[in-house]
Amino acid sequence: MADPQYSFRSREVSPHQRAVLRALLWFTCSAVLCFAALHFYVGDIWLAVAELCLVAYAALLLYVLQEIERLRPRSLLFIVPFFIVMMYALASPENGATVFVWVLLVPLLSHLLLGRWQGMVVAMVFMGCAGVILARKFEVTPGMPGLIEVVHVILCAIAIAGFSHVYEASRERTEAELRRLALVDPLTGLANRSRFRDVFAQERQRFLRHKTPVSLLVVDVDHFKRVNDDYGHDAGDVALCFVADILAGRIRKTDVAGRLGGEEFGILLSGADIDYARPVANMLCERVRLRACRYRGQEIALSISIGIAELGRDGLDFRSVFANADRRLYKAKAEGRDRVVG
Ligand SMILES: Nc1nc2c(ncn2[C@@H]2O[C@H](COP(=O)(O)OP(=O)(O)OP(=O)(O)O)[C@@H](O)[C@H]2O)c(=O)[nH]1
Repeated sequence: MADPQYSFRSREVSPHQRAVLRALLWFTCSAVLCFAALHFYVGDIWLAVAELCLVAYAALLLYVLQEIERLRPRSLLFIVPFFIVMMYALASPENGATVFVWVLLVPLLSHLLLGRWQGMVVAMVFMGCAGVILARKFEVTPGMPGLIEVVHVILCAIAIAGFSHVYEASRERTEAELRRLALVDPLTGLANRSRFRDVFAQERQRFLRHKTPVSLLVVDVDHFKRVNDDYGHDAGDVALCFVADILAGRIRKTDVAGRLGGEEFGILLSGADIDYARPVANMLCERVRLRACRYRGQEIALSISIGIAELGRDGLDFRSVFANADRRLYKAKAEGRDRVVG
């Protein structure tokens, strides 16, 4: 299997985090507002003011939430003041021991919004603070009767932190695997068509902004049906991986090779105009022709045909650049195969 010769963009695709942050912001705007009114009423003015500031901040974030692209840093910037106000409420002499149940939210929210590592660090810091506040406020000493209640709260918070951590670790692994499967062709390990078009769109942006040339090579294995017919479908799959390995192995790290479907591949050569792309394509043809593809002790003779088009010269969108490369590919086939037209 060919290694995917490109790195996946660390695009933040975390709809669940956005949903949790939205719920937390709504909760802050409603429940914390009620607490602010209550604390005004009982004369705990500073706590009420802190809560009102938090409510205003939450309302502002709610307003812009849809536009926020990188959610995790913003979540951190909200969750830290949220927990600070919580710690302040815990320390307030007006509040009794029951207020400590809110500490149980700390590990859960931290993990859901910040992921397992950042979440664990933030949870540990604030749970530690809560423990110190609890011990000081109620002057807990070893052997005193209330100690067992304190231990309950602490152990429950630690258990929630542990479960959240395990859950988040497994969720992150699953998400990474799903994301990989959505971008990679399972047979060859190359970028799939959808990922290939994404990269084309990025290259197109670079071209429009900086005029960086890009060439598209459309590659098709010659008489591939015969490979399947003569050696069987498994041998056909091995041949496709063989070609994919050559394509991926002979291009630069900044270029991308993808499987566009069936026995058709695409290569995007970044920073390459058609004159630069032509010798690269010829070298790929030569490699496939000269290297032996082996299947169960047999040698399968393979060749490829390539059509080349250049972004800008042959159109400004995927459809037209691809159509031009494809037209040249069929010209290469018509002229006898195992050649490059572009
Ligand atoms: N083994 C295997 N075969 C595939 C796969 N995808 C498509 N094919 C086969 O690829 C063959 C393509 O055949 P054609 O489109 O006629 O093209 P060709 O035989 O390569 O002929 P030219 O392109 O004209 O040189 C078909 O027989 C498909 O069944 C795959 O994933 N694995």
